[in-house]
This record gives sequence, C-alpha cells and structure tokens, in this order.
Amino acid sequence: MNDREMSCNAGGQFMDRGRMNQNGVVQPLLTDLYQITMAYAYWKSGKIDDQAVFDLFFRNNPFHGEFTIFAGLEECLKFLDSFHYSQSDIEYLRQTLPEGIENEFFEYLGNLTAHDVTLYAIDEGTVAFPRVPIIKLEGPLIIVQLLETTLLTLVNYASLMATNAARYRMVAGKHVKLLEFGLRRAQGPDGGLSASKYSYTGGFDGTSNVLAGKLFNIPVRGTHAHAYITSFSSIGELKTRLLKHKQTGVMEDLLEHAVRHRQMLSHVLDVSTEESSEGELAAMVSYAIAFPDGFMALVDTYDVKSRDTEQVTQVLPQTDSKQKLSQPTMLELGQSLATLTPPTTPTLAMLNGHKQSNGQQFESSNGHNHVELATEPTTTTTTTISYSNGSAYLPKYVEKSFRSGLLNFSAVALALNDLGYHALGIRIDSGDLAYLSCLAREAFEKVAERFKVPWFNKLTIVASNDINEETILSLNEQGHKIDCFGIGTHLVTCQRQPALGCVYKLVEINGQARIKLSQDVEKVTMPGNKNAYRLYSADGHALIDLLQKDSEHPPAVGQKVLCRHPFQESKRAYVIPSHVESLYKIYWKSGKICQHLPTLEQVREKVQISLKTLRNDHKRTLNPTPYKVAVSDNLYNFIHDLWLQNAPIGELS
Ligand SMILES: Nc1ncnc2c1ncn2[C@@H]1O[C@H](COP(=O)(O)OP(=O)(O)OP(=O)(O)O)[C@@H](O)[C@H]1O
Ligand SMILES: O=P(O)(O)OC[C@H]1O[C@H](OP(=O)(O)OP(=O)(O)O)[C@H](O)[C@@H]1O
Ligand SMILES: O=C(O)c1cccnc1
Ligand SMILES: [Mg+2]
Repeated sequence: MNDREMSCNAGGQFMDRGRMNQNGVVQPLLTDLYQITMAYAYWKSGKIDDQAVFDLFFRNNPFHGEFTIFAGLEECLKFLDSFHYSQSDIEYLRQTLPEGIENEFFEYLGNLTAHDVTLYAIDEGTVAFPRVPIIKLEGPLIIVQLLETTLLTLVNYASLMATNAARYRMVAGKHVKLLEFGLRRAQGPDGGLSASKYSYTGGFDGTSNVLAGKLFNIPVRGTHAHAYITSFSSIGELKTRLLKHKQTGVMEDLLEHAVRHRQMLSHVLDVSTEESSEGELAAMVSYAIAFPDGFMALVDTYDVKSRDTEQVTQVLPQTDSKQKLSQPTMLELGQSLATLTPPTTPTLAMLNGHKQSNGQQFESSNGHNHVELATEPTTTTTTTISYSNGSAYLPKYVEKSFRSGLLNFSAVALALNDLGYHALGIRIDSGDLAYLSCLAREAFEKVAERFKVPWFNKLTIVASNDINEETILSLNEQGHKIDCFGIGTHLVTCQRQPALGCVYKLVEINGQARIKLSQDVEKVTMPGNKNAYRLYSADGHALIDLLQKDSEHPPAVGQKVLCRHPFQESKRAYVIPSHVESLYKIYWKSGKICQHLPTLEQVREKVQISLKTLRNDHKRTLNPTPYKVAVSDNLYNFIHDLWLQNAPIGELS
C-alpha cells in the first residue's frame, strides 16, 4: 500500500485494491451497542461455549417486485476474515460500557476472532426469495451474535441496490447503456461507493464515480456539466482554435471548420445561426480540442422547451424575454462587435461575414458565407416528429435552444470529421426526452445523408434528468432514440423503497431449534438448521424454493416432492424436479474463505444468468406473480409442533 492509500485507509475508507478492497469503515465496532452488551451478558451467564445457528433473510421483496438479487457476500467474508477488536477498540469499550464489567470480558473480546464460525450462503448475484435464508451462520453464540448488525448493513443496501439496478436494466433492455451518475445525491460517501459498485453488479455499464472505478475496476464514464458550456459566452474567449489533423498531423483551425459547417447546417437542420448560442459553440469547440476522439456534448444548456402536440406555427418576437436572458441574439453580438476597433477577438458574425442590423458588414476570413441577421420577429418552423411506435407529433414550439445545441454540436462534429476524428454524441438533460431524442436522431440522419457521413447516424444520445424505472417504461411506450441513460438520484437512493428488510434470527442453540412467534404469521421464524433447494422445471425455469430440515435427504431429480406452504395447511403441491440446485455453499470455515470468490464482473454476469431462470411473469413490473417458497412436509410438521409447544395456552375465566 502506498502512502496515499494508507492515509485513505486511515481515514476510514477503502483499503487498497491489492489487498481485499475491504471498506475500512467495516470493523467490529460498526455495530449496535446491544450486540456488545448482550455479548457480556451471554459471557457472564456462562454461555461461552453455546453453539448457535442464525439465519439471515428478508420477508418481502423490494419495489413491489417478486425477486431480490443477493449481493454483499464478499464484503461479509472479508469482515469475518478481519474480525478482531484492536487495543483502541477495547479501550473505547472499557470507557463506554457501564461500570463494573469484568476485566476478563475485555480480555475475551481482545482474543475473539470469527475462526470458529461457519458461514453458508447462496452465491452472490443469485435471485433470492422471502424467507429463504441467504446466509446461515453456525458457531459460538457470542461471536455469531456479534456479527448481526454488520452483516445486515453489508447485505441490505447491497442487495437492494443490485435489485434496483437489475430492474432498471430489465426495463431499459439489454441494448441500452446504463450509467450510474448518483454520487452527488447518494446517502453519503460510503452510500455513493456502494451504489456504484452494486449498480454495476445489477447490470449497469459504468459509473461516473472515479474512486469506485479505481477500487472496484468498474468502467468510469461521463460527459460534461452545463457549467462548461456556460463558462464561455463568446468565441472571443477561445484561447486556442487549433487542432492537429489526426492523420496528417497538420494544425488546423477547428473553429473555422465548425463555423463553415454551421452555416451549411443551418439550412439542413432548419435552424438559423441567430437562434444558436455563440458561447455554446465556443465551449463545444474547446471541448472538442481537449477530447477530439471522445467528443460528447451537452446540448440543452439554453433552456429546452417541452413538446406540444398542437399543430400551430408560433411567432416569437425577437424581444422574447426568456430568449434574451438565456441566449444573446446575434443582433446583440453584432452590436457589441461594432465597438471593437480593431477586432482582435472575432465573433461569429465576423467569421460568418454577418451583416449587422445597422447595415455594417463583416467579412468572414475566407470572404464568403454572407448571412443577413434577422431583424424581424423570428418565425419558428413546425416540424413533424415520427416515433418508432408509429405516432407523430407536431410540436408547437420548436426547441430553439436545444436546436442551438444540436446545430453547434453537429457543426463541431463535422469540423472534427474534417480533421479525421469521430465525435461520440450528445447528452440531453431536460425537457421531453422521448421527443428530443427523436428530434436529435432525425437531425443526425439528415446530416449523415447531406454531408456523406454515415457514422452520424450512429451518434450516441445520452439522456439524464431524474430518470426512474417508470420514466424508462414510459419512454419505451412513447418510442425514443436514446442509446444511454445516465441515472443518479432515484437509482442510488432507491426511491421506491429505501431499505431492504433483511433480518438475522436465532434458529437453533446447542442443537435445539428455536422459534420466534408473532401475531403476524409472516414474522414467525423458520426454526432449526435448514437446507435450501431450488427445483427447476424441464424448460430450465425455477419452479419453487424448498426448505428442509438439515437432516433430510435432498430432493432428487425425477422424484415427487411434497412442497408445502409454511403456514397454510391446505396449500401444497407435488413437484417432480428436472433439476435440483442445492442453494448453500460453505463460504467460510475454520478461519478461511472456502470458495473461489468471483470477480465483480462474474457476479454481474451471474445476476443476468440467474434472472433468466425466472419466468417472465415473476419479473414483470405490474402485479408480478409471486414465486413459491415452500417447506418439506417434515419441516412443516416440525414448525407447527414447535409452534404449539411454544404458544402459551390461554385460560378463560
Ligand atoms: N417523454 C417523457 N415521458 C415521461 N417522462 C419524461 C419524458 N421526458 C422527460 N421526462 C421526465 O420528466 C421529468 C421532467 O422534469 P422537470 O419537470 O423538472 O423538467 P425539466 O425538463 O427538468 O425542466 P427544467 O430544466 O426547466 O427544470 C423528469 O423526471 C424526466 O425524467
Ligand atoms: O437527475 P439524476 O438522475 O440525479 O442524474 C444526475 C444529474 O446530475 C446532474 O445534474 P446536476 O446535479 O448538475 O443538477 P440538476 O439536477 O439541476 O440537473 C446531471 O445533469 C443529471 O441531471
Ligand atoms: O458525466 C456526466 O454526464 C454526469 C456525471 C454526474 C452527474 N451527472 C452527469
Ligand atoms: Mg438534472
């Protein structure tokens, strides 16, 4: 570990990649106080050698769905591996716990490790269902109890996030790229890092979070912010306009190329150059010079309007206050130019040879491309947009500023093309994303045809702005031309359900099954040490998850198994499985991780493979069919006998 990584770790963050990627915040004191006070009470009451079994499971799937993706296992194993109270931890506990705690207890804690614990789990990235433990722990009661809160915090958010991401992936379809942009809105820095990691697990393609990229080897991706565009207000601010031709190596004036194309494009795209922002063009040119091979531009800086389906042609007076505020008109630019003698910082009016409204004429550097400035009210053009679902909309109000972005982007992209580079695409961050993406794609197609640049058809359209699962579904219904969604807030905060309710329950102690009763049948625990199996149909779909007592023989392929609802006597079914999957593997035993741990990439693949085994009706967004979780006949009888034994018999008087 180098110094920076050491100090990063000392600051409570992640340890270096070479080691185990363990988040330094994850340590034995990252727990609830009651685990430690219980540990003392267990210790004091002579329960040091008691052996316990705990189940970690959830009772309901999140997001009104019928599946959950299990994630966070690797972090749990690393936690067990490093479980140890440091001297300073012990010192802190001495000062913090109530007085009178015996010294020997602190000595006991100081020597405590997770080496006597055995951890069984289903594979990380697998779909999981309510009441089927995703992790099962066996070992000394005190230590296994002490692990509760930390394991829950490691599994709950990870699984919630991976599930959320998997749901976004399902609605977006496999061909659309999904980028996680949530760090700024996440629940703190650690929430942000976990969100990046587990959204990748769930099926996202990359993140804007650079540290997550470094720590977890996730692709980092991004565009640029509005600030970059608004930091330029005129082309005079361009410090350099030169870019080396990719093939010839000759320095050329990119701005000049862009201005020339802009002039021609204004006819093709039906946007007058006066409608577009000069500052925006300058920003795009400078960004393209910085990233000629990765030019991706935000095109909506100057106020995007929503579409309106009414068919009208609207007249916008030149003095439209919003337009004036957000975008200097060419007239204003021209006027300010007139005061420059001699002009050392040319404006577009000069490069274009614009004639000013007061009659002044500016020659472009090559002496042509004369364009009249509009002095009359501007008439917007009515454009029909066709959607892939066959509908067509006639926008009332042409997105002047979006079209400014589109015009400027296309001009710079063609300029880059002159110099041997291919631009990547655009990002739209406001307005009607379906409509604007169609408008943009249509524009690109026109440019591709007119300028003989077929790759323009393939430019990437990124959309962002408060996107959630429902937005994507709705955009799909409307038809859109978006290639990539950048999703932040709603993804990382799990808008629809902010927490997964995994719990950790004692199910056996010293070989005796324990049951926790509740008025709410849902909350009655499944007692005893159990095994879990997934039974598959001949077509490869998962049919049912079956819990059995660990002493029972596993279900066998081709043999009839009676599967019972754990609490409703009349609900039962025979299943003849075509394939039986034993869900648990021993992941930790005798102080060692016992399985080869998959890479994040492999876990990500596992998610998709596992989801494929689920029938579509379990995965649909609206009213999905619940997946069945059953118990064996043996376990059913055992639960209900124990229930009766433990339920007090009331007395009527
Ligand atoms: N075609 C569409 N169908 C459904 N939802 C959409 C569509 N286009 C955009 N949205 C969503 O609608 C919301 C629009 O947000 P909002 O009303 O704040 O507008 P905005 O474009 O961000 O406006 P402004 O930039 O002026 O704040 C966003 O959540 C966005 O994801
Ligand atoms: O909308 P989200 O899903 O959270 O995606 C991330 C957002 O973060 C950026 O906005 P920014 O923070 O600059 O502010 P904004 O919300 O005003 O666009 C970006 O332009 C996205 O809109
Ligand atoms: O790279 C981007 O476009 C980005 C990153 C974070 C948030 N919003 C956008
Ligand atoms: Mg936004």
